[in-house]
Amino acid sequence: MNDTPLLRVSSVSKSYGQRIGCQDVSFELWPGEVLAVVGESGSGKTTLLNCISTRLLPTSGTVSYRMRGGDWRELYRMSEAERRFLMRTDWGFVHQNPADGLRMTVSAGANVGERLMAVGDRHYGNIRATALDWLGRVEIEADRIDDEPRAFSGGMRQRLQIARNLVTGPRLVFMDEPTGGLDVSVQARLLDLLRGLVTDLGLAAIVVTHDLAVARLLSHRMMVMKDGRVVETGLTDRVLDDPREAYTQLLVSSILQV
Ligand SMILES: Nc1ncnc2c1ncn2[C@@H]1O[C@H](COP(=O)(O)OP(=O)(O)OP(=O)(O)O)[C@@H](O)[C@H]1O
Repeated sequence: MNDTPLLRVSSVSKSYGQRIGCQDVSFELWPGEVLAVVGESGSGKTTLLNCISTRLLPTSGTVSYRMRGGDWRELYRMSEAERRFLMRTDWGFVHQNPADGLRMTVSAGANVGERLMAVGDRHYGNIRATALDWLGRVEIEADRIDDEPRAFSGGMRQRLQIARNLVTGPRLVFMDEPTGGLDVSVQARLLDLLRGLVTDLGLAAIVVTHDLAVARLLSHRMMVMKDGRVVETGLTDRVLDDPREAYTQLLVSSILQV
């Protein structure tokens, strides 16, 4: 199975009236592969991520996904119910702001546990034990299980959001600036944790970031966007160490000078 892609994006474009969000983007994502989408503000990263994750209908192009059974489905030809089921069972979405991905007024344990219930787990003891295990994996103390995330620090909230997303064993996770908005030291720890989990679970992921250090640490492959288009794509180390396009060279050198 691993010699077949998981996701196929073909000529995806999205415009907002006259304004281009992203244009003619095509790529394949393989099982276990982490792809970083980088570029400066306004280059179309979020638009692309939203088009692929079915949050935003593309103006043109197709996105196909290989289901667990092995059959390929075009995402925008599925019914809304099928898409929602896929998002709940097979996908995760880690938002930059944890409040967008968590329920802030239910306990940490329930935030993780309700995802298990959504995929059919009904045994309270199992759900609690699994939630506890996942809190441990994201380095949240067991005695915080009944606390609400609004009582957590930003880093803890982000770790809880990650646990909530990964507990159901998704095959594909979308992440939008997963370490944005956190202190640098908190970012480093979170990145380390995320990298360990992604590797252990063999997850495929698409990570949007403007931070090349995040791309370097997390991704195998990188796609550089400018004005809605992909200007360069390749293995992350190659793109960062030996950028071919003038724009990527500028991006890499301007970051290094900071
Ligand atoms: N809802 C919208 N309506 C109109 N134009 C939009 C909308 N969302 C995005 N755009 C435009 O689409 C282009 C791409 O924006 P997008 O948010 O995808 O970029 P980005 O690379 O994710 O930027 P950032 O890193 O700042 O989030 C920009 O020109 C932006 O102004």
